Amino acid sequence: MLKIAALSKRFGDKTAVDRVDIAVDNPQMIGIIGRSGAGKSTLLRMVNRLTEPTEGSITFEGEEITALRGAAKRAWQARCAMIFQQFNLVPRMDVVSNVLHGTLNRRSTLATMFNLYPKEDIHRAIEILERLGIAEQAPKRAEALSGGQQQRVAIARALMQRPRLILADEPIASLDPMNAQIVMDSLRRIHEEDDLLVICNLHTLDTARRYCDRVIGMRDGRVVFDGIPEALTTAVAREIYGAGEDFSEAATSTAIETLDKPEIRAAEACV
Ligand SMILES: Nc1ncnc2c1ncn2[C@@H]1O[C@H](COP(=O)(O)OP(=O)(O)OP(=O)(O)O)[C@@H](O)[C@H]1O
Repeated sequence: MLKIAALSKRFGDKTAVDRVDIAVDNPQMIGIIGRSGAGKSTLLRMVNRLTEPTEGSITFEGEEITALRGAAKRAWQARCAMIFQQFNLVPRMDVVSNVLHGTLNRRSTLATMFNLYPKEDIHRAIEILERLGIAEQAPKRAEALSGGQQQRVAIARALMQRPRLILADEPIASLDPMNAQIVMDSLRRIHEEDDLLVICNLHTLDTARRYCDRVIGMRDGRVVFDGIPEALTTAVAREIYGAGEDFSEAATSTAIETLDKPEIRAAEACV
């Protein structure tokens, strides 16, 4: 369904993404890992057409994405929803209006100016918020919510676009372990229930292992690993992160795993 071929991006002399080839045949949940500066964000931004590739091609269900212009490009950006580390919500606007922003691409300028939304869109927004467990937050301003709740609002806004794929750029990097788990659980559930392709940039190995069907490791703009999580040995991780013999997975951990430990759950129950 998605085919990335010989895709490169150069910023001046810096090659951020270097001849990347990735083929996705069915809606998987894919994690892209690698150290800071490996090219993960640039790769996702090219798929969404937020960044123009220097060379190469991206096709989705046979359509050449890099060739899209104007309205066709905007339509692609709606089908290919993006979730960011910093949520990118309108802080002073209420939650439900933030979610309805996901329909902007298909509404007239006048309707947008006057905040006029069809009733069925409002119902759908509430249903999506219910699905993500935050419907009771609907009337609140986005800025009044916790980070984890705000990220779920961003996911709701993405779903409002009726996307064909979801790209998430470090969606849990600003969250504490418990909220990180809630957000990753939501993305996994959406992937399974809606049969959606989800590609997620992640800083940490343990999250990729736990949630993804396939892991892509990037280093210096290149893909150095592409396989199932079980094939991600410590030696492979060392190659991806460019670490020496003293490499420790704990250094790349979000501590999500520790939340499953009974003593931690018990401690949380007492809070
Ligand atoms: N707009 C830009 N102008 C110049 N250089 C850039 C630009 N965007 C990214 N780069 C460079 O390209 C390289 C890859 O950056 P990118 O943000 O894609 O990496 P990353 O793996 O997502 O890292 P991080 O996790 O820190 O975001 C880095 O060296 C970065 O400095």
